Amino acid sequence: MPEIRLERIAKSFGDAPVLDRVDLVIPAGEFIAIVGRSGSGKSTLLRIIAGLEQATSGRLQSTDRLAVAFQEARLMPWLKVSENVGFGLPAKDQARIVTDALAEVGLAGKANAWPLTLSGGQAQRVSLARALVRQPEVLLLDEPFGALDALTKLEMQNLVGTLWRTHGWTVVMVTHDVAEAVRLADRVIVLDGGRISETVAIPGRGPRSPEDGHLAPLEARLLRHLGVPLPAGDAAPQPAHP
Ligand SMILES: Nc1ncnc2c1ncn2[C@@H]1O[C@H](COP(=O)(O)OP(=O)(O)OP(=O)(O)O)[C@@H](O)[C@H]1O
Repeated sequence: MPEIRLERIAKSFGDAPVLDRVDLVIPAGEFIAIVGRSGSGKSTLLRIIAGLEQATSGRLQSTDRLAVAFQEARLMPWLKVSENVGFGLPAKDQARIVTDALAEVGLAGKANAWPLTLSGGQAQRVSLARALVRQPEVLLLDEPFGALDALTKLEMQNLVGTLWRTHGWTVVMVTHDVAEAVRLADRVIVLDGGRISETVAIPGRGPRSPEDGHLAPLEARLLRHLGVPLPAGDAAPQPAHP
């Protein structure tokens, strides 16, 4: 499986520079999260990796075998769930592949449902099943769980983390949510001013438990890099009373 390699990738829209000579190597199998303030160019970078956008200059090495999932599941409402997942697949084995994929994302009972009857979380599960059947090497996620409630979001993070481990994909995920980034990624990069301003390696492998005590300081470090003022709080533990 090839790595993804970006060398001095720059992108402008008209006169407005968005990315300024971004260098990034993503080894095969790595889960990388991209965070940054709104408008910092996260989606643009992901779209360049996906081949949906052309860099103004620089060199990109990527793969054709990639799947993309967005914040909205982008299902075709006139097709049933199974037809959305199987769309474009060769007829041979299609039914079995779709059934397996729906089972893997926890939607075994929804093959005949219409997209408009699904919850937001279920629609995102279909979106992941659609990626799954294409057997990608690379999965690109653009704020995939941004519109979900907190509990559904945790379930979906566990699902993505489990799928990543099972299938050995390379995953690149754009997110606003630093807690999500540190729960899932091997490495979190911060985009600022069109460049990678910080890279934070997260020890261990995702999906990590919210109970993992190592995560909070990493989240705080990322928030600081994003320029979010943090309250002083009771950072130091209080001495126990005798
Ligand atoms: N097709 C386009 N034409 C013109 N400008 C664009 C286009 N796409 C993005 N931009 C501009 O590029 C900048 C970066 O946008 P991008 O969507 O990559 O940022 P982002 O970090 O993903 O933002 P957000 O977190 O708000 O989604 C923004 O100023 C945006 O307005």
